[in-house]
Amino acid sequence: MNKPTGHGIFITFEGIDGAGKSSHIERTAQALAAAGREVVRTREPGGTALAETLRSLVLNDPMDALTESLLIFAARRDHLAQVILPALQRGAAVLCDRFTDSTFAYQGYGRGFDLEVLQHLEQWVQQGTQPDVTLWFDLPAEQAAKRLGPVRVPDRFESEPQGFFELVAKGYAARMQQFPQRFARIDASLSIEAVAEQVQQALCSRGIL
Ligand SMILES: Nc1ncnc2c1ncn2[C@@H]1O[C@H](COP(=O)(O)OP(=O)(O)O)[C@@H](O)[C@H]1O
Ligand SMILES: Cc1cn([C@H]2C[C@H](O)[C@@H](COP(=O)(O)OP(=O)(O)O)O2)c(=O)[nH]c1=O
Repeated sequence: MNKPTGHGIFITFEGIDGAGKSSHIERTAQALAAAGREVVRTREPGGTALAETLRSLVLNDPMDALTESLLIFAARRDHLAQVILPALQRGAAVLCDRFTDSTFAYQGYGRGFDLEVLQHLEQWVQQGTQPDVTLWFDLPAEQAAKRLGPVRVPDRFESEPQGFFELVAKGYAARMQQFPQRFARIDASLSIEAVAEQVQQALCSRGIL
């Protein structure tokens, strides 16, 4: 059950690297602002000074999957307390580039880390707070890799092989099965316009736009 989050609306954007999330956050922000909402755009790991410091460690420093998960949830705790929850209390629309579904997909399915431990951390850190809507940009790993092309200095995730992202995609599918109400699957293999249309449809059908 979702915890009440004021009058705000919490929308998360999920998918493997290169699926097209960033391209649609900006459009969604503009549409919500035009509808008269205060819009807070943010990202994970990150969104506060402390969480951005933790992000840089997670993306660049070698560590095991438990350390990685703890740092990500520590960043999330700060982000929720400092930015997300106050914005939702004010009635803002919070658009977050990645959230806890990424942790289940990347650390849980990608790295094979214990899903039960992640569930405990989720409960501990979020105390029931969940996104109202999660837009999952679903794109085959092969297509995402083609869109991204070679990255000059890949981080610890970008340097993973295609098989890793295939596992991550399975993780998203599993999360959608677990939370069918808040998830909207977007077919991200279509043109940017067709993807934007699906995003708008997903938000309209939930009364958000
Ligand atoms: N529907 C699409 N069709 C073709 N290319 C796309 C599409 N959506 C995004 N792209 C391109 O793919 C790359 C990755 O998109 P981006 O939005 O940065 O993905 P993400 O934020 O999920 O990593 C960018 O170069 C972007 O211009
Ligand atoms: C939020 C989150 C991100 N990540 C990873 C996925 C991404 O590869 C990376 C950073 O996300 P992202 O901001 O999408 O990367 P970029 O700015 O390069 O497009 O962090 C996790 O592994 N677990 C998490 O819980």
